Amino acid sequence: MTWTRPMPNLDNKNAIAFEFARICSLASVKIMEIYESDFEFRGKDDKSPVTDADELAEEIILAELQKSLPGVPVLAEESFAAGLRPKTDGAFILVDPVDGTKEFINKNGEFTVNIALIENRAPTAGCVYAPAREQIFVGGTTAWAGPLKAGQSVDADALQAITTRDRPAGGMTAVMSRSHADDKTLAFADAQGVTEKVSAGSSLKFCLVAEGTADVYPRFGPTKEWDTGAGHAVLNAAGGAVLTPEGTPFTYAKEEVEYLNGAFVAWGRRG
Ligand SMILES: Nc1ncnc2c1ncn2[C@@H]1O[C@H](COP(=O)(O)O)[C@@H](OP(=O)(O)O)[C@H]1O
Ligand SMILES: [Mg+2]
Repeated sequence: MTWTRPMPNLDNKNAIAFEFARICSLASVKIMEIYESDFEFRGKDDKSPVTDADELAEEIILAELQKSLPGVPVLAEESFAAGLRPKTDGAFILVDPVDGTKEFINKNGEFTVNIALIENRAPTAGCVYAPAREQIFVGGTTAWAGPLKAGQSVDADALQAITTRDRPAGGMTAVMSRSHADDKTLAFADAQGVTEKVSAGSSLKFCLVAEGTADVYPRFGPTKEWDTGAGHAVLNAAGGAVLTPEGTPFTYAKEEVEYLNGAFVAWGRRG
């Protein structure tokens, strides 16, 4: 008889998040192999860069999700670029195999592997993994962070629970895109009384807020749902929230706009 891994139940958000973490670690072996090589990159139709790492890692992730969560539709960055349109009117999974491709190409380590579960237009479980930095963030009903080398198995006991921090009396620290800064985002930060601005690539920005290193991540420039779902899940689990600048919920499954996000503000704690 062959042993089969027990299927995580969609109701157990922590089990789902750790299953995503396992898959992120596995796919990152290939990503790191390419990262450490003399790789080439190409421009996609939308002019954003892509490497073999994006495409090969996505193949691995899709094959693993098909085994462990069969039947749950998956909306993944590279498959979407190739024309695949899964159903997203029920529960679905978002995959960004390499978020921060510019950071990957610049070899500064600030890129992540992202998998998130979306239910009722909101993320309920997710994993953000930065293999070059050997840091993993996992969020279901609780959020965890810790060190992890690509390919290692993820052991919850080796991770630490993380929470957002109270707003410092001296002023907030904002984290913003390294490669896509814009004037509206800077103006929002200034209007909120931010006293320190830190640049970082990829979905790591959500994680910096989730672990209490920063207080807010404002973003007025464009992103796609797969860029934000996993980081959003980790931040929710750590006690934070992602809202529109007007304070309304920031939602997913926006098929009508091809899953393009509007402006958002990721908060550690409000008020
Ligand atoms: N003009 C644009 N339209 C849509 N998404 C954009 C964009 N410019 C940047 N992004 C998104 O921003 C992500 C990078 O975020 P950051 O600037 O915080 O590192 C990119 O992810 P990828 O690197 O996966 O393509 C990309 O999806
Ligand atoms: Mg991305």
